[in-house]
Amino acid sequence: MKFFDRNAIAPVLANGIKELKLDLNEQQHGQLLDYLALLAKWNSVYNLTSVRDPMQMVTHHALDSLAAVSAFEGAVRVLDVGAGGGLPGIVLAIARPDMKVALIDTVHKKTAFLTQVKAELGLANVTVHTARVEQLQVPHKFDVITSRAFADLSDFVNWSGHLLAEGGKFIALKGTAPADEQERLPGDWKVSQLRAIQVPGLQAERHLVFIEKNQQTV
Ligand SMILES: C[S@@+](CC[C@H](N)C(=O)[O-])C[C@H]1O[C@@H](n2cnc3c(N)ncnc32)[C@H](O)[C@@H]1O
Repeated sequence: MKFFDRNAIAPVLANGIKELKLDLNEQQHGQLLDYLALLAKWNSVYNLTSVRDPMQMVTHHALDSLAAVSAFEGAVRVLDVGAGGGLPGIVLAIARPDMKVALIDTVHKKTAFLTQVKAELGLANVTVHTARVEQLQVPHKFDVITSRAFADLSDFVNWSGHLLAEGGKFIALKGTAPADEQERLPGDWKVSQLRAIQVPGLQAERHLVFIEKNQQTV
């Protein structure tokens, strides 16, 4: 599909949401469609994602991020590191309006897009930062720091560990979770859970890697 056809995309998105057993209302369905429409529109000029087909954006981006929502149960403050075009951060913010979601990326054209999405969709729970995560300082730390397609697990933890609240965790969304990446984690961190997830419309399994403080070293 070359252009964003809302009538064709809406039922595919709705079926995926049903398959994931997520309870999203009409407004949230509309916001997800509005987001995908903006992503498809801006992508033609700003090159925000290599996925060009709007229908593929439903599975590879929206449903892929929605499949992770249940992992954020109980989180109040979440940071999406290297958010790019807003994945998973914008999708999480739409699905969980009770959660405060901060998104950070170094590239200004990407954060300009995210700021536009926040304004057009009225996402009061979203904040956007243009910076390297290593340099970010915030008054309140995060319960969960997440990323998708961002970096090696050890770099992810080393660069953003200063932003995690006491007792918080990292959740990395990955295609695979290579053992060598897990082994390279700094000694005071461990993979506390590796969860395989199935995304509607995608053949390959995806993984959620949960990383928490290694209690033995505290
Ligand atoms: C491969 S993209 C992934 C984007 C998005 N998470 C997704 O899944 O589509 C990685 C993003 O990380 C950003 N990035 C790289 N190093 C960063 C850093 N040190 N701090 C913040 N963002 C960074 C890049 O600008 C890029 O947008």
